[in-house]
Amino acid sequence: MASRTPLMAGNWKMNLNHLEAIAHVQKLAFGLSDKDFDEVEVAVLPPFTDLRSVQTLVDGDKLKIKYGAQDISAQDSGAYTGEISGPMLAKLNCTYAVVGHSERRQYHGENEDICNAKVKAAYRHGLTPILCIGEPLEVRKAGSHVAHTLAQLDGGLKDVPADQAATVVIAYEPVWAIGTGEVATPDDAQEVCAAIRARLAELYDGVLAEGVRIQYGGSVKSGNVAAIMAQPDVDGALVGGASLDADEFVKIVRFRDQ
Ligand SMILES: O=C(CO)COP(=O)(O)O
Repeated sequence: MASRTPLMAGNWKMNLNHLEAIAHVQKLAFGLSDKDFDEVEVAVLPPFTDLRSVQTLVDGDKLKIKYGAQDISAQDSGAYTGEISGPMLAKLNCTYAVVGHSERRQYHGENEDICNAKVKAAYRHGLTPILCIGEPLEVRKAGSHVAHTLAQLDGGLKDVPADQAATVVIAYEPVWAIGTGEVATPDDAQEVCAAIRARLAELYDGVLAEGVRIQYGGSVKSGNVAAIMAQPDVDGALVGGASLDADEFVKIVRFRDQ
């Protein structure tokens, strides 16, 4: 099996202004050691308005924390009021761009075509997409969660060539587990993450699939992260609420100690 470096990413959502962002990243930098970064990749995903401040801090102090945006425009420039483009994010040295978070699918009408265009926009500008997929509660109750999630995977990666898809990060986030305190069981997470990896092998090939990191997201905390990370096809966590507490996020990064 390929060895995949776990990716622990904090999705701050619409929290922390740029001053709070600076304080928060400083706390993370203080709490994390070189050893942590040898074993785990750590990223923060702040609001757009924080990215310049985070960049300045990371560059100035040569921090090993990576950062990225919570969304990216499908367009590269032009009359798209309110949008933020891939070139803008690349200029800020972002590593990641989240695509298709369930909150954007739910509140901003993002469908498979939009997510697919955003994945391609990220790759056009050297950003790594974190493609979020996962089923709502009614789909889980109907037992169609795997099919639903794989359809989102297919849609997001449509016509994305293998050399790009090899670097994608997939975040399996069951909508019913986001912000609810109701975490999927480790077996639930493993079932869908394994199915995602199997589909990647079908869409591309087995070697590519073994190399792709698949995160779980949904009410991850220091108290449940170890059991989730123990699953063979879970390679990290996309953490919302718990990432806003620096001490808690450091503990999540140190999942092996929990
Ligand atoms: O949506 C999430 C991360 O993208 C998960 O959020 P919570 O960790 O707050 O449930």
